[in-house]
Amino acid sequence: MRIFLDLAWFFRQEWHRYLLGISILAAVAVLNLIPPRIVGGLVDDISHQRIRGSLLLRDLALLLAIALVVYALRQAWRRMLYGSSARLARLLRDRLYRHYSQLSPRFYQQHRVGDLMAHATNDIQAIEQTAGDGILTLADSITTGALVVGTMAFTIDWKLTLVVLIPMPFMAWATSRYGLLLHDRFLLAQAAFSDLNGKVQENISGVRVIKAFGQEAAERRAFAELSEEVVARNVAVARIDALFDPTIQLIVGLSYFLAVAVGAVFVVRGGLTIGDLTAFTMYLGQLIWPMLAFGFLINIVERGRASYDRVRRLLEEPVDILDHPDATDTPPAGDLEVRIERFTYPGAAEPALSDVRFRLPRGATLGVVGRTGSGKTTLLRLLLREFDVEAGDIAIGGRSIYQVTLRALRRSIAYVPQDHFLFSATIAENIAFAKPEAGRDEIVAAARMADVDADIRRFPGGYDTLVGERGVTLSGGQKQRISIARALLMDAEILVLDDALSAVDARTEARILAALREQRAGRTTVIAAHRLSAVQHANLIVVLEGGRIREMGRHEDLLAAGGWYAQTYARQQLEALVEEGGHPWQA
Ligand SMILES: Nc1ncnc2c1ncn2[C@@H]1O[C@H](COP(=O)(O)OP(=O)(O)OP(=O)(O)O)[C@@H](O)[C@H]1O
Repeated sequence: MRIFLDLAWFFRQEWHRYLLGISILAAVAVLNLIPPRIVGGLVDDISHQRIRGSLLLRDLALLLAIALVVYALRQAWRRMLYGSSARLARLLRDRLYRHYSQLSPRFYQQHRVGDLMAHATNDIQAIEQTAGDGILTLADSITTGALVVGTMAFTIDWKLTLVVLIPMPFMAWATSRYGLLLHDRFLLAQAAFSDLNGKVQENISGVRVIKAFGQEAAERRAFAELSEEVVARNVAVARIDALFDPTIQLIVGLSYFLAVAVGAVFVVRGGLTIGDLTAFTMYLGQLIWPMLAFGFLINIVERGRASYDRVRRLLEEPVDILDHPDATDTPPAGDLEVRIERFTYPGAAEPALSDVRFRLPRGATLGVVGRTGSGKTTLLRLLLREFDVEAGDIAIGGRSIYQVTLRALRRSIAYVPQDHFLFSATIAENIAFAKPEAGRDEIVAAARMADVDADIRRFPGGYDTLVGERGVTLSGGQKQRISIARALLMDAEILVLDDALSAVDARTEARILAALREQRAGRTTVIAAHRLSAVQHANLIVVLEGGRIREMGRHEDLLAAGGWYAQTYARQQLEALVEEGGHPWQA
């Protein structure tokens, strides 16, 4: 029951609703004590043949009135209790989502997306159930249970009450035990179903690869195995389900049997009237739900506690990329100065960057090149403060990026990541993602600069065409250029392109770069690339290898130096020429 203490902060917040809900619940329990008494009296009147029309009518009217009042009150407490628990779910969901949005890539690297989704859905649902059904069953078991047992013992017969109560603890035990088994098996069945779903989804998405490699038969076999597993797991659920009802009915039946058998003896001996026995069996009927509920309560509480612990652990996960207490909120501008002594990814043995130092004047273009895995993306991620350096600093306009709020820093930088991402929205909405108030003219201008305007106009809906799962399928190059347009629309102090031109051909790349040079004069651009042609006009080119600067300078200097840059440039030029149908010796 610790979960109720854990949730005390919420119950305090909503105390008036809970108090009212539980009071109404108790009032219903009290009202429900009246009908068995009326029916018992009527039975005695009939058996003694002293029934009178007017009295019968009065009693029936009273029964009807009670039924109507109970009907209205039951609705009222449901609204109170379930309304509050739904509010708790919304509150926790919002908190969790806000926390998710503050956590850094370090956190996402350590958790699976599926698990994080499950915490935000299943766990919150279990907590909601604790605050709704849990409180309801607790209050109901206690109030109805105590009132009914008290009425049976004090107004009818305490010995008979003790006798019929004997099987009740078994019922609570059976409910709790079967409930737990059912829940565990249900989770396994759900997991098997979700594996099956995942398989179907993956196979439909990857159908071209499956066919191309002739793996249809193997995939069909794998699917059949998963499908069999789903059936087996569901049969396991059904087996427990099949045991549950008969067991409960057996125990309830036993209780009724004891009531009637022992009660009949009491009636014959004259200690009890038939009317009393009738009322007694009706009370017994009212006792079944609280006993069942008590069993359910144990499971609800168990699940709620486990879920609340998981959600709390997530909410306590520290936000590691934080604003410095004295950070200023003005977006930084000016020369970019990088002085990274060392940066190591969480959990990695070797530093990803060491001794990376350079200075780039405001308005200049920086090229970052190097073999795959040399640290290009890492350098850009440090600039964006996705991670913080271990030792060293990065400054813009003489101000350390750690002395600026994250909001201000991100307003200064427009970023086109390597793994671009488009939302399920229209093309215009995707481009205007960071500036929703942008007019159509601005959106079109950004798309022109990214050389994607003509492509967009060819789609049936133009800029209003939907992209993503429900929309058109875009080529890799189109997606890339829409991502570039999105960053360009921000018109930021620093534009960062992480291998953002890899999926476009050399001519398109040249057009986009020329447009950038013209439109972004006076503002800084950082381009990480594999194709050296993307950086050859840069004012400074940094060549990384194993996280260290291997060469640095302008294109001409690096060519003259005859190192990795010069060799790679010569090779790429040759490849480009061959691709275009020329001959290497014409180069
Ligand atoms: N999140 C991470 N956690 C641990 N190590 C990482 C992480 N991301 C990258 N690394 C490692 O850091 C090194 C530098 O990676 P980075 O992505 O910066 O290289 P890159 O030059 O951008 O490569 P590419 O050209 O293939 O994009 C690599 O050895 C990589 O394996």
